Amino acid sequence: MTLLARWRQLLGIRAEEGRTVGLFFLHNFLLGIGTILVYVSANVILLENHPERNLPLAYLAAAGAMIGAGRIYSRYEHHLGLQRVAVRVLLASLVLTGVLAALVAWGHSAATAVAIMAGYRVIYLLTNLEFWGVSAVVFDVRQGRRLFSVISSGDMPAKALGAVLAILIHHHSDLLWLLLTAFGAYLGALLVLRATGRGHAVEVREAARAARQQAVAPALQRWFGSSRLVLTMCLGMLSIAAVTAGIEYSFFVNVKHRFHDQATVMQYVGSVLVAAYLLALLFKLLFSRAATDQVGVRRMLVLLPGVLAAAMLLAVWLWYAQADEGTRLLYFCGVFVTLEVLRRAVFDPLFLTLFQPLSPPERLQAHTLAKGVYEPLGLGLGGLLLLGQHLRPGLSAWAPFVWMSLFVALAWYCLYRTHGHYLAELQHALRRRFSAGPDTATTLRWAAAADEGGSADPAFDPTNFVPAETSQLIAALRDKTTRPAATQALLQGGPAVVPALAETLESPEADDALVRRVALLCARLPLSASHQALVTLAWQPNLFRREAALRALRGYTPQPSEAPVFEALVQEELTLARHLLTGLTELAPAEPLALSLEYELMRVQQRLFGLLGQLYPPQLIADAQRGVAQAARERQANALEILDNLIPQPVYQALQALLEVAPPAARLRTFERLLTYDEPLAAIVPTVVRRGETVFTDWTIALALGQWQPTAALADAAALLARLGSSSPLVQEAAKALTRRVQQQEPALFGQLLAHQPTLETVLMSHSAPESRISAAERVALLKHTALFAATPENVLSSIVPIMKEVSFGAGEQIFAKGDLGTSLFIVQTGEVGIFSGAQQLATFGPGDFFGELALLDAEPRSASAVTQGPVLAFRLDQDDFYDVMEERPEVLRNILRVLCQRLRRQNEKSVAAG
Ligand SMILES: Nc1ncnc2c1ncn2[C@@H]1O[C@@H]2COP(=O)(O)O[C@H]2[C@H]1O
Repeated sequence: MTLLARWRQLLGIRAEEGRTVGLFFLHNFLLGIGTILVYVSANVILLENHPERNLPLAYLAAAGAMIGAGRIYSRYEHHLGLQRVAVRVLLASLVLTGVLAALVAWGHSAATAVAIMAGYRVIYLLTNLEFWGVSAVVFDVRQGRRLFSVISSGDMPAKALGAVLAILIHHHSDLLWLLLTAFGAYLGALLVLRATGRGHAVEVREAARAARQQAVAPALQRWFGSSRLVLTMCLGMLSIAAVTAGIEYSFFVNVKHRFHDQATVMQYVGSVLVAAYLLALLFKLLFSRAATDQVGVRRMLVLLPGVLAAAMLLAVWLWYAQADEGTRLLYFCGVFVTLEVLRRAVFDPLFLTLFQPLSPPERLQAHTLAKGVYEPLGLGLGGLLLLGQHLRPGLSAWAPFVWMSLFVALAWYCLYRTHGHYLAELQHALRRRFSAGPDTATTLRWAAAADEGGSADPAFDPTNFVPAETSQLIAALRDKTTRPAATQALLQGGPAVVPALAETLESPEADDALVRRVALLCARLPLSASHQALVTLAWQPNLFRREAALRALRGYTPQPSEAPVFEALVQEELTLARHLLTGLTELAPAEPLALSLEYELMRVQQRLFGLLGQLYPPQLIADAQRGVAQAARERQANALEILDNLIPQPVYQALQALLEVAPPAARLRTFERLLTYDEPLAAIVPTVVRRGETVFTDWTIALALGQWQPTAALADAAALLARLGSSSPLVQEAAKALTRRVQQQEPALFGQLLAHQPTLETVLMSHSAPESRISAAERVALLKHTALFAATPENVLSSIVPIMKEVSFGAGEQIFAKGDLGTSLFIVQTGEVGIFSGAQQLATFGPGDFFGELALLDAEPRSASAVTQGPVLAFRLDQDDFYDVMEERPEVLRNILRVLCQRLRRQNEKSVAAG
């Protein structure tokens, strides 16, 4: 690993982000140099001009000027677009610095000092808004959390440098030089901004969102917008700004009292600032990110008010103990440094992250509101109260601590509330505009099925329900003609049918499809017994059954008493994930088995979400699950952020490793940190073959069988026999091929296997007659090559194999005629089929093409005739089966639509060309 890569890893920067982060760091560094030099110049003049009175005045003037500048900024931000506003802000900073330089050259009166201080604050505000505005649209919430502390540390070395200059410079002629250097720094920042603009779209895109469920009261929306997050953050920042003014003032005034000589004052203040900025830099770079990850956003938010509250209590004690001047100065110095470090290293990056879930325009508005209105307002309030104190000289130096304590309490309350609002915003950002939620969808499907009931089969009259028929009713769920009536009858049975349903769920004989149906039925009977039956189902070692249980459990509220069951299952899933990842590291990335194991990992991930939905608020988990599946980076990031705030860190890290697009070895490292094993893990191929259909999909098992080298062990013979007897044609086929290979190439081994399992040979022979010309594996390959299923993984396609009906036609044979009734779709395996409307040939379809989809979709008569052009081998898919597939795999319907559009366009082009 190169030094640069190591450094990047330490700071949590990904390789592709390196350049952008570098540019932002440099930009902030230059801005930092500029602002600190202006700040030093302002302080030099202010501290020699009666700071006790002028500092509060400067705060008040600065607050007014900042609010004005903030308003102008937000107007332009709205009309000009971010990139142009950013450029203008830097140009304005250049002009303002020029004006300040003129003021310094002109004289050093108190008014000049106040004006310079206000000017500094305005420059600081504008550059801040510009910098964070640009970063807030370039980075998403997750990147923000990782990188904001790094990019924002750019101004820390700059500030430390400025503070060193403050120690060295006491002459006014030097101040002009400082301001000229600041001018140069702003110019540099402008150039860096242009470079950033070339690499990124620095613009704000409007994203449509539904109205908030919990918005700010209408009367307050004018002042804070509709988000409660913005409201509490703004008030929190106002309070902290007021306290900061109080502490900065107390610190400066105490220094001034202690050292009367101007040079010593500047040296002292300068040294404290250097220490504060260097500490903040170190803290930001090394601990900020780790602290947010470990401690969590909730606790980080109250850290600053918490520390300030402790400082207030210490002040009470010092006042009570009548501390001397030296101790007091030490105290103010300590509080000042701590506050600066915490504000810059913890609060500022966090503040930015918290606004990331807002839509981009709202985010910028909120930002301008917080920094350009409420923070200056806090400063102004602080200034006012300090001025009041100055006008009543009898008051103790500790007097400001009374109102500061009140502001600390307000900040605590607001920031404490902020975390809840932050989660609500994340959820709001993830919510679909017209989301009906998964449970409603399931319920609707079932309701539709139940509505169809009654007429399908007179044998099951739901009004005439007798409990003794329960087992028959359950059996009737298998057949699609009797299913609707049986469903309705079972639902009407209520508690009386639950024991029989539970028994079916536990029965090893019931097939997976029946278990799925019964599980969904249980979900529609909201009784504790049916809930219990589903929890027991989730606990079964068959993972397909667990998936069915978790899907059915989605509608139930998590029960604390069941948490240990689901927690144990989470651990089990993580163990399987680790095993799969270990297996993946042994395979080439594009190898079919590797791709298949990735699919198994995806199943683990989905089950984990299902389990988490039983442990934490189900709606939040469901939103997060939808969000992580989204292509949009911003939504994904919001979803991860929700999870990070909701679930325990180890589970979160494991889930993130599963979701990441990184080499298996990198993902495995996370799991190795989280889970430890006493024994080495078995190789993946034998594991897949041994655990078989209860854990893995048919496709994975068939691929593993293709690579497996059985040993003479009893377990291997049993596994082989079990796979030969599989109900899946694909697995059976692969097991047979393997057994034959062993029989022919390794007769000794075959003999040993036979000794363990004497029935092996009979099972092998019993399936020897080929039932169809095309093997299950070839069928999967055919499906994969059709436009319809190109995006569907083989693991899913293998479950379509059993519903594919092989059909063959002679040359010139009509498959169906225009106007026929029929609801099947055909996929050509070999040969060609012509589509005719009368004598006109509309199209010709060859291997991999499909036709007949129109009647399948709308159940109207065939729109054209299909006639073979030579011998044809094809597969027929019937409507009911195909609808099941479409329901589970949305991409199949999307692909049908895509192909239909292509056909329509081609037809239009032909019509235009013809006439
Ligand atoms: N213009 C066309 N271009 C391509 N295929 C067509 C066209 N018209 C009809 N078909 C196919 O022919 C099939 C006839 O039966 P369906 O109406 O079920 O579905 C139809 C389509 O699959």
